[in-house]
Amino acid sequence: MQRLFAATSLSSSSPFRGQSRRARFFSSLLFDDTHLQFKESVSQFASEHIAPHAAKIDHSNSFPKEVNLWKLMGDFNLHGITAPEEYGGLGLGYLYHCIAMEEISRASGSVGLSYGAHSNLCINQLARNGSPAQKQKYLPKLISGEHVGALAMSEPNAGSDIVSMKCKADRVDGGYIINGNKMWCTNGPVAQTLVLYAKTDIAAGSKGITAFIIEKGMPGFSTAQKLDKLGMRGSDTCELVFENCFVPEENILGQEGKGVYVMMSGLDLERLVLAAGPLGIMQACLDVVLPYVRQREQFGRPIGEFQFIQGKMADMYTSLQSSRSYVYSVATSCDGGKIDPKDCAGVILCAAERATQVALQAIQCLGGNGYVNEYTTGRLLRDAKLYEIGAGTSEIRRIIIGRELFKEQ
Ligand SMILES: CC(C)(COP(=O)(O)OP(=O)(O)OC[C@H]1O[C@@H](n2cnc3c(N)ncnc32)[C@H](O)[C@@H]1OP(=O)(O)O)[C@@H](O)C(=O)NCCC(=O)NCCSC(=O)C1=CCCCC1
Repeated sequence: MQRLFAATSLSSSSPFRGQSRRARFFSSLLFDDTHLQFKESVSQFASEHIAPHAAKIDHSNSFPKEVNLWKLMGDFNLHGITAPEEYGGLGLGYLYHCIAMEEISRASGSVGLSYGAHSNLCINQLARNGSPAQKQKYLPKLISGEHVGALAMSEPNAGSDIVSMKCKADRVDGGYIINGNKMWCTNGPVAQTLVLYAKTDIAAGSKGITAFIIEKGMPGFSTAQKLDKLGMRGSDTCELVFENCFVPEENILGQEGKGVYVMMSGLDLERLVLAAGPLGIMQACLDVVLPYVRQREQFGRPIGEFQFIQGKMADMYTSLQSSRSYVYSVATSCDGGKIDPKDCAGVILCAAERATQVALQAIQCLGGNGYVNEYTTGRLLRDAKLYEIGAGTSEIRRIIIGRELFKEQ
């Protein structure tokens, strides 16, 4: 299989010929040829290997059994886009990671979300905060797709108020004993490697949080029943249970008591990359609507000739393009070292709310057909809604933005 290029083989002046209509649609933004080439490669991969399974993933609420999508994506170099090359990554930036996230989510929102949890919430956190020994031990298998990664952060009673988490890590000889429950864990049922946040000192509040690396099979760690979600079906979500689970001290990620910084800074970049998910969903809406309105006739004309439909098409397009501009400009700033929590919250707030509206407009353009499951618009709406809740609700994102604006002079 063709693989994505590594950082060392990139040339900003590489000519990009045979640019497809898909790429041209995207190139009205300020991307160079290398970005477009990368996007085109991921787009082709996703059309060939992910999109054909998307409806079945939704209907069956599971990833296909006949093909290992994790391994396929790993073989194509999609998992470690920002991870160093020495661990099997591509050594590229968040802009590339967002491009990949958009294209995968365009093919299937569910695969996009699971991919985001694996590559962004687990691999990127390990790559940024792990010791060389931890990176050597965990990253190659995660990047190849042999292992699946997840984030264990939210709890039944600590979602938006994440600092109030109760999962406890008590110091013992050679490590820690973990007790508590984690909730809403994307990839939880299938993950071999998880980034966990727990309190090593409950009384210390945020300064008592420590990050750990958990492995499937550690005695005392188990997963509870898979959740039956409205959308993002097939992207497995479950509760995690820790009952006297021993974790060796070499599995601390960062330093004891400093986990809140790992967590909060991780959330910034998590929100950025996940914001590309709703971009893919908006593009998928246009992918359905545009051919439909050209072909569907009423009153003797294609419905796309009617101004009410053209108005919806224009609103969908401008929602997508304005969200894209915001996401990719913030990704460029982050790659340049300027990570602003307000804009990381802003991009996902903007893209997620627009994606839900765009999916509703797509259903309206298709009329009765938009309301039946034979067409993808219902799935796109159900998938889009997740992004107004996961990775911080819209309300929390507004709080972060408002708080930061208030602080700024
Ligand atoms: C921001 C927030 C709403 C409120 O924070 P508080 O006021 O409690 O905490 P506060 O006093 O702001 O801060 C604590 C320490 O932390 C530092 N810090 C803050 N931001 C940052 C930052 N950006 N970078 C570094 N450090 C930071 C802060 O300075 C403080 O340290 P200090 O005590 O002063 O030494 C926070 O609770 C939050 O964000 N919730 C949403 C969680 C949430 O988003 N889950 C989502 C889980 S994942 C998920 O849902 C998924 C869904 C779909 C699939 C993928 C995953």
